[in-house]
Amino acid sequence: MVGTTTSSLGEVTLCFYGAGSIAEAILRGLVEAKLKDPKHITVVNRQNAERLLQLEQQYGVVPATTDELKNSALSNADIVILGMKPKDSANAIKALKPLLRPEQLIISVIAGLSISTIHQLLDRRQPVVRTMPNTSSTIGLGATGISYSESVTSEQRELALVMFNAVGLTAVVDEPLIEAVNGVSGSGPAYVYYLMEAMIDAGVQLGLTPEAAKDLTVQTVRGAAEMVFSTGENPGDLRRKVTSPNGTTQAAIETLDQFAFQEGMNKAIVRCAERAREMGEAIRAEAIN
Ligand SMILES: NC(=O)C1=CN([C@@H]2O[C@H](COP(=O)(O)OP(=O)(O)OC[C@H]3O[C@@H](n4cnc5c(N)ncnc54)[C@H](OP(=O)(O)O)[C@@H]3O)[C@@H](O)[C@H]2O)C=CC1
Ligand SMILES: O=C(O)[C@@H]1CCC=N1
Repeated sequence: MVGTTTSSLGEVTLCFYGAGSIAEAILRGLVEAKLKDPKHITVVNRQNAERLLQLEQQYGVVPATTDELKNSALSNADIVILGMKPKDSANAIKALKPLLRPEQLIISVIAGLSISTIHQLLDRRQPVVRTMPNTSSTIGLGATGISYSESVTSEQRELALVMFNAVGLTAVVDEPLIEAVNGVSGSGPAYVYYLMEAMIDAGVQLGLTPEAAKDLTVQTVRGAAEMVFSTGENPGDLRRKVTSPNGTTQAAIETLDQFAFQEGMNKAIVRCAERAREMGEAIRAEAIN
């Protein structure tokens, strides 16, 4: 592992072990921001070689399409990013065990998977950074929660921070709070898309063309997020400024209240975090057996 400066990310080798949507979001962010030479990024899958070749063509990263290339990429990378689905993670980490050197850094993006389960599966206290990113990393607007195992060195902490700061915002949290991050921002883009789907459908129902309904919705969500971001005002205060007494917005919000909108969002986020813990328990059970 090389030095401690923020430029050191450029010098380390990364291996994405599991090269699906979230891996693509992160690697694309790093490559397009010119923070990593794609030749220092290897992508590994279980079986889908075509996908690896597509990533090579699109971003210039190195596909590990044979078992030999895959094993060598995993053994030689400074950082191995675990990017498979939770249900595939126990087998994948067990397969990684004989290939790893003790100082290699593992970064996991896997929902629910705890640091202690990774240690159990590897049978040693490998340095692990447990994260919960989101897909907006693709355009540099990700939001990532980060927590560290005790054995992570200060240089490795710095590298993980530089890597995820390169694709958006980071929040370092204690590991038990990673499920809360999953509830708010990991799955969060899906709630916003769901809201947008409903807004577009209603606009069309009221007679707008689908294109106009979509354009108006997208700009409204962008503008609202940017207002909170750039003015620093609370969403509640900004909402009140839109809501004239006895006006149209008040009528809309009262209708949302009749459908328990805020309670529904609250329950959804709490359930999301709970689901992450359930999935983590299922992986732990596989690790024990
Ligand atoms: N999507 C999201 O918004 C977010 C996802 N996450 C987490 O990221 C992880 C990946 O999600 P996502 O990117 O959506 O998943 P995808 O299904 O898009 O990708 C999973 C990838 O893992 C590969 N894979 C599966 N098993 C193995 C194995 N044994 N060895 C090597 N590669 C393997 C698959 O390869 P193959 O096709 O060859 O089987 C596939 O390329 C999940 O654990 C999820 O919890 C976290 C935050 C946000
Ligand atoms: O739905 C999931 O399980 C993953 C984790 C966060 C976003 N997608």
